[in-house]
Amino acid sequence: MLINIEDLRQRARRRLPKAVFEYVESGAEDGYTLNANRRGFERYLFRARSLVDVSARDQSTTVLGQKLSTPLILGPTGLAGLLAPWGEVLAAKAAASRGSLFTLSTMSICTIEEVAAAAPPPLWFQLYVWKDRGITRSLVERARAAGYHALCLTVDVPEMGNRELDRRNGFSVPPRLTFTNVLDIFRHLGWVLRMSSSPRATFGNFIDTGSLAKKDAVSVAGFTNRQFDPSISWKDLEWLRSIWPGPVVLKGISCAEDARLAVEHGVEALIVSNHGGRQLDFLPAAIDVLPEVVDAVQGRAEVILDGGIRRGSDVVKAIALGARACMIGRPFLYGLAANGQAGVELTLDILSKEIDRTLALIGRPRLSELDRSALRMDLLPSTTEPRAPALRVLDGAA
Ligand SMILES: Cc1cc2nc3c(=O)[nH]c(=O)nc-3n(C[C@H](O)[C@H](O)[C@H](O)COP(=O)(O)O)c2cc1C
Ligand SMILES: CC(C)CC(=O)C(=O)O
Repeated sequence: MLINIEDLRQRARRRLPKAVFEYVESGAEDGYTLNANRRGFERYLFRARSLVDVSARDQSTTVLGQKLSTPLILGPTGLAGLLAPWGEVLAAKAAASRGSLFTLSTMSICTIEEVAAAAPPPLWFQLYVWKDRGITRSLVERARAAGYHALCLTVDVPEMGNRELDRRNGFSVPPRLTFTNVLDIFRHLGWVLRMSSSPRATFGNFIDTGSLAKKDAVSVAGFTNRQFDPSISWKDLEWLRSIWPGPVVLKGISCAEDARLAVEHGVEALIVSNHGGRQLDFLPAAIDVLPEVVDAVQGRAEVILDGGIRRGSDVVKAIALGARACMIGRPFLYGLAANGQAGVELTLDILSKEIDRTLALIGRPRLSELDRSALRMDLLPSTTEPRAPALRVLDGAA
């Protein structure tokens, strides 16, 4: 039975080859931040009010002026098209069907144009800045021409995080059959058959740019470290503005100083995120950074929380702490691997039903009624201990 996000995770785990599942699941190094993202939500308990009329509930909101039926955004996830053929297209359609919003990663299997042609708006495009600024400019121009609403610049990957499981698995793009994975691949022939209808098994946006070797498989870290520009800094925002007329969102803000700089540079929204624990290990839980960022921003930009959402109650807590909406990564990837578009729709349905129920049970029927008084933070110790290294998370221990 698929009734919560963990059920979808287990289904995804069974359906995917080990290396693909572990690419999705793992975090950087010791998995402190990966675990903290989940454990962080445990620090915030509810203050529920009783005898409130909660018969009419409403979790709709707006993000950058666009109406969403639920405060959930599908975050950018590279290589989602390895989990299901046309994965990014399916996820974008699922988001539209549930009144959510899809963000296409620069590093997707499906291209900017394929997703825009198949899925109704609103869509955001996530940008990694290439050393070759000609390629970067062309990505931005393609997103603009295809009608994407916002540009989401990810700022926490000057260098790929140290994902040891990907290294041990020899995870490559396109995936390769090797001596060590051959048995596992044969155990997942269903995936092999499904993927045979995929448009390709590599980064769709780069097949014609010359940056992707035509026949060789590349490691994700090797390829991105060669191509991403580690010199990008605040002054590049001006350049981006000159080629992108729409709203700019910064993804990967993890302290008040950067939040203030983002506002001073006029960004319309920022995403408190540690990249789902995949980049710098020993960053705090995203939810623990949120109050500091919300206080620094003082309403001058919209603040979105990303990382560790697995329950609707997590979303309610984030909104009570000042987030406008939440981004999810792995939860919708589990749904995608479990059952394609319907699986992503189920992810959104599960979370939005949980949000709805939580709003009823705490006596705050509308998102606009949430503030910090809906939470208690005084009943638990103020630190989150790492409960287990990244591998234990994979074994379902956390
Ligand atoms: C498989 C995978 C691929 C990702 N690829 C990208 C990416 O291309 N660009 C990006 O900005 N973030 C990427 N992220 C990070 C997500 O956008 C998001 O920050 C993170 O997954 C949130 O944590 P959660 O998985 O606990 O929801 C990726 C995450 C995963 C799990
Ligand atoms: C393909 C990767 C560069 C996508 C990414 O950002 C990630 O795996 O976290």
